[in-house]
Amino acid sequence: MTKKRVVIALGGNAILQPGQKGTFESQLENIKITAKQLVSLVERGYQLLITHGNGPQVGQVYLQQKAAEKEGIPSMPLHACGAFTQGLLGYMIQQCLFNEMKKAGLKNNVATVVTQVLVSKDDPAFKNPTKPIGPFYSEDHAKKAMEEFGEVWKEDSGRGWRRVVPSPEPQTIIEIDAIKELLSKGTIVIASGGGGIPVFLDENGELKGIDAVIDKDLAAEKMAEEIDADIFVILTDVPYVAINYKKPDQKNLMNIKLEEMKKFYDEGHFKEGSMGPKVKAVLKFVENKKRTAVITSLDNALQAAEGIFGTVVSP
Ligand SMILES: Nc1ncnc2c1ncn2[C@@H]1O[C@H](COP(=O)(O)OP(=O)(O)O)[C@@H](O)[C@H]1O
Ligand SMILES: NC(=O)OP(=O)(O)O
Repeated sequence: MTKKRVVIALGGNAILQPGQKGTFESQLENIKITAKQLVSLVERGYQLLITHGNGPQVGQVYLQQKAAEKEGIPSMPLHACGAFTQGLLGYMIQQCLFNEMKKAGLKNNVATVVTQVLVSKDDPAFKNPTKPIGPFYSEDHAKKAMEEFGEVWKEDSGRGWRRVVPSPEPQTIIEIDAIKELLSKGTIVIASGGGGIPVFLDENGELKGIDAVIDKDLAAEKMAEEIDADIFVILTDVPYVAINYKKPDQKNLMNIKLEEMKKFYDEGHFKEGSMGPKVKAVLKFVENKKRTAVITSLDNALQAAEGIFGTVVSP
């Protein structure tokens, strides 16, 4: 029997939650809980392609670079910080999956692929930063950083102020053939973490890193189409997508058809840099593949993959 393929996108904010300090241990604790859920999916016979966000982590690594510069240690560019977070989070997810699979009596077969994602150097996103990264700060802190360093900061969904960076459209997953090959061998693959390391083709046709943070939900959608996923699941820190979010008439969306979700998207219910790209990714997958996609919280992975919990969008 062929296994059902599911692409799971784990939110960076769900791993490093607002209000948490972001220690290695606290992030590992959050991943452990998720790993249990992911292993229950493997036990049910699902084949997994996992990806993860890196918004909080890449911002944290970037700040660490800036701090190290004061000690005379050269700082790494933002795209290299993205690569750091792919390695770090891939390691943490792999380790937690290994431990949980062992407990469940399953053979360990997990690999992280360092993934580059092609973007256009001329993408308008480079002139209009929207992707929040790093910790949440007060408005005063944000205003100071904007004046002192010329950074762009925005308020993020009522949770505080964050620095925003360009988030160009993912065009091609460079390592997609390797990812497909691993999946065909039955490996659980972690790929395109943090949306992938942003790269562009220079005038000589060579790949080069470019400073940006790609939206992992949009990159995940690309992979879901490429590997012909049966279902696409985005796990974040809220159980449902809502319309009139944080207003007195907020309404959670449960089972919803593509056309109705499209209407809410066009009406502007979902914020840029947070829920907006998730809904955009889901709409694209459902439209192009005529299959279901789900957005829900990390603790509902199993029911989400079965299409019975969360905001379930169907053709
Ligand atoms: N319409 C909406 N419905 C639900 N959540 C929303 C909505 N608009 C914005 N959000 C915010 O989006 C957040 C999830 O996006 P984000 O923090 O980018 O997730 P992640 O890092 O998990 O990918 C939620 O915690 C919530 O605060
Ligand atoms: N790269 C990215 O989309 O990260 P988040 O999911 O943390 O926003």
